[in-house]
Amino acid sequence: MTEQNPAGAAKVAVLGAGSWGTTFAKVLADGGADVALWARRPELASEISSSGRNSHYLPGINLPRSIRAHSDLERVLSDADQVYVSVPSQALRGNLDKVRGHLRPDAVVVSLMKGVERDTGLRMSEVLGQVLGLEASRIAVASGPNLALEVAKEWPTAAVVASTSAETAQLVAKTASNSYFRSFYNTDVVGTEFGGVLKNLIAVAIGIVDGVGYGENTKASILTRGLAEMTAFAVAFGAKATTLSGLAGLGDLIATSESPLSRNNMAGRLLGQGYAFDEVVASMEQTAEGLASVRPVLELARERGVDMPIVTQVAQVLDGTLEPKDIAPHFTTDSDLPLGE
Ligand SMILES: NC(=O)c1ccc[n+]([C@@H]2O[C@H](COP(=O)([O-])OP(=O)(O)OC[C@H]3O[C@@H](n4cnc5c(N)ncnc54)[C@H](O)[C@@H]3O)[C@@H](O)[C@H]2O)c1
Ligand SMILES: O=P(O)(O)OC[C@H](O)CO
Repeated sequence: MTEQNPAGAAKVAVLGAGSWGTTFAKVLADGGADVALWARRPELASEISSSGRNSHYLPGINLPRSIRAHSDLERVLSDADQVYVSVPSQALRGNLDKVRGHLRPDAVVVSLMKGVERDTGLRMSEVLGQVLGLEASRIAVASGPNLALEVAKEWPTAAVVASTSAETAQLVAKTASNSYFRSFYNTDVVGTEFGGVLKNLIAVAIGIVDGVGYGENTKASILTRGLAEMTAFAVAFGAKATTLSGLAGLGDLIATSESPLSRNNMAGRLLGQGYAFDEVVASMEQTAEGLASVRPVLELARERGVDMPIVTQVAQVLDGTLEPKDIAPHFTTDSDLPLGE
């Protein structure tokens, strides 16, 4: 389904050649962009460029041969008008030190990441703005129900791009669309970005339920109450409630909670089966963002006075103070009085 690169194609850089960075490079190239992909390891850059494969992260997927992969960051950034960033959230700040100074003065920077920084509680777009000194109109975030391997197989998928500038959001959404991947746009950066962070935490809870062996009632209850929790949290930070019932909220919550491809769901399953947090972390070959975001999200919730019973219970399972079988869509320590929905 690869399309021709027309003259005047957008020149884009993708930073991070893991599952999502490589998949997004394919999405952009299949949409007609001229794509340079930065891989941390030279051998991975060489595999992508020479064979059109990223066999570790995307087994069986043929990548567009037009993608140029390099481990030299400066080379990848030199003529990029749009820069898409897809490294683990906790590694973003460290990687940006190398980006600063090589970014074109008018380049738009797009976060593809779904975590908050553990030490600061900052969203990824906030870290981008702070470290790179970018004004908000040059920053966008892309999110949605986007399991990498499904997108890489070209299964029809939608996403949403948010920027405080509608013009920037539309530019990025247009570049990140092709025959199998459609990007919508909005201007609610806070809601779009927190949707992607929070659904990971609820997906860990659903994984725990799966691991314990409970059924559909428990999962539907946690999904529904989880969405209420996500919405209350995001709205407290200025998001629109409707964003959380869109692609970046409910849409991604469904995909991540239901799929065995999800690393967050997988981490939850292992916890539910009785593995300890350290064992789960050691067994994960790819990034499960939810594990690092639990604590900063709860700290942010505390600051704004938002109750997050499900996320709190996930944190308790992670630190071993709650038995996985005791997880519920409410605190089991609540009073017996009925709760308002
Ligand atoms: N995989 C998906 O399905 C998917 C979909 C949508 C969004 N995301 C988000 O994209 C982001 C990246 O996820 P991913 O799935 O590509 O992760 P991944 O673990 O598959 O790959 C991460 C990549 O970042 C690189 N990297 C650069 N600096 C690093 C450092 N200091 N430490 C560790 N790795 C470093 C790694 O080499 C690797 O290529 C996450 O925030 C994730 O939530 C992932
Ligand atoms: O594999 P996960 O759990 O990081 O989820 C991947 C994407 O965020 C799904 O949209």
